[in-house]
Amino acid sequence: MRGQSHVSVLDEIVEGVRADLADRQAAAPLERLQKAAESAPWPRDAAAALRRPGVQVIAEVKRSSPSKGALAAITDPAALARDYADGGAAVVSVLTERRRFGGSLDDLDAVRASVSTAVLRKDFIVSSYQLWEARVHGADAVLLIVAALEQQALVSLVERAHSLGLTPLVEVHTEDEVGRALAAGATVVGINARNLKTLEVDRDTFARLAPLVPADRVRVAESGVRGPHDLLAYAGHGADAVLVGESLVSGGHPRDAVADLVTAGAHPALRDRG
Ligand SMILES: O=C(O)c1ccccc1NCC(=O)[C@H](O)[C@H](O)COP(=O)(O)O
Repeated sequence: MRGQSHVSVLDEIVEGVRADLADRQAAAPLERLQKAAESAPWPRDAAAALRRPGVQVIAEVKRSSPSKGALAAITDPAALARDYADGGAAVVSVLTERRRFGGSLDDLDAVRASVSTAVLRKDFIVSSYQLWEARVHGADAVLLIVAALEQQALVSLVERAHSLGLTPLVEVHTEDEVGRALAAGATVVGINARNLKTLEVDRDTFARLAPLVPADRVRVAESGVRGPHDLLAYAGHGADAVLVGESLVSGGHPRDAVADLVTAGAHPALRDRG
């Protein structure tokens, strides 16, 4: 309606993230994180893990979401992460956003301590402070959502992530955002089928946008993977990896569900792609 400002779900999430971030910054100054980072191990190469032949699986620890509400009572994120790793996941994604996803940095700590696979901090990152947190809490990769960031902020967060040894997974949902991600130097590009402003999932988004991402970049298909058939459909359009949350946490057999995806992604026709 004219004169009314429209606040999207993404805007609301980011507002809450900024408020929580201000509390953490007040409790722990950046210098303390920087000091702690000096003794933290150097991150694993998450991009290399995703570049392995076939279609790799990023398996997500996801308790709830704005689109679906409560998904699973994950009381032991470390055990879930071990199931994912045993099933063959290349990367374990941990949603650390508290208000809408029920996550925390404690989850990241628990997962980091339980698996040797690469770990992604999945959050709504708006400040380099969150990159230092990711580094100190053992993440190897971080999500940067283009729709949540001005271009200058995106560029500087990509650079800062690289300088900290973190692989930035740069998420897009539109043609324009692909251009912005590439201009910012993204080497791992996540194409999210979910529109974070309306929450609609359109799996055709990947087919439309993937050709705009050069083949030397890692192309990750995010959201809407219900099983191997969706992985294979994304693979048919050039996905190097899929990021899966809901179907893994709500299906009851996370290890088997990941293993089924990994088996599909390791099909010789996919492993032998150029
Ligand atoms: O999942 C949501 O409802 C959501 C809403 C607003 C912002 C982000 C949201 N999800 C983050 C993700 O992109 C997914 O957790 C991830 O791609 C896995 O998706 P799925 O397998 O469909 O759970």
